[in-house]
Amino acid sequence: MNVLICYTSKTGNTKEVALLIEEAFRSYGHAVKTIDIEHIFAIESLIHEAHLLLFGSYTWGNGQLPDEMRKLLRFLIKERNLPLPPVALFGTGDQMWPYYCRAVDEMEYHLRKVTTVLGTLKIEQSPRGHQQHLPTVFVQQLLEEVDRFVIGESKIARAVASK
Ligand SMILES: Cc1cc2nc3c(=O)[nH]c(=O)nc-3n(C[C@H](O)[C@H](O)[C@H](O)COP(=O)(O)O)c2cc1C
Repeated sequence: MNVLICYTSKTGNTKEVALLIEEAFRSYGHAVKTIDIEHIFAIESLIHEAHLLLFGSYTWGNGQLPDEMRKLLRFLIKERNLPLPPVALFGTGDQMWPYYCRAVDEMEYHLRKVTTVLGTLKIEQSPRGHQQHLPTVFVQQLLEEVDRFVIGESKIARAVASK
């Protein structure tokens, strides 16, 4: 299965989660590309070959989805109207803020309108230390969801079946 992980990260926490997710998918034999969302046109072309798409974001302001993620989602969904494979969402945040990891909820809100959301993961700040296992558990759960996600001629069903 081809997995595409698109992330945005200001201070590195969300990038760390993205890399741990990448490592976990690789350990199960999947092909993974991880890309910073500043490369918006590269993402547009990579999406065509992706069977599973992940978006990762920090939360900013007072529960805000960062502008660059809002712009990417608008570009993919509204401007390009791309057919999206199933997605999963992850984010890092800080429980000190009233809207903890709200970017994950907002991405889910937008993406549920156009595709299936297979799972979400929220991590408090850095994934190092006692949270290090969470990305791997997330990937295991996603792979189970992917197995269940059988719809007719779905690309994902064929990719999993041919593994
Ligand atoms: C100005 C500012 C606003 C923030 N607002 C929120 C927020 O509303 N909700 C939240 O969960 N975290 C909030 N955070 C915490 C960040 O989302 C958190 O530190 C995150 O791990 C940063 O991710 P990054 O290292 O990938 O940039 C805020 C941090 C800063 C500096």
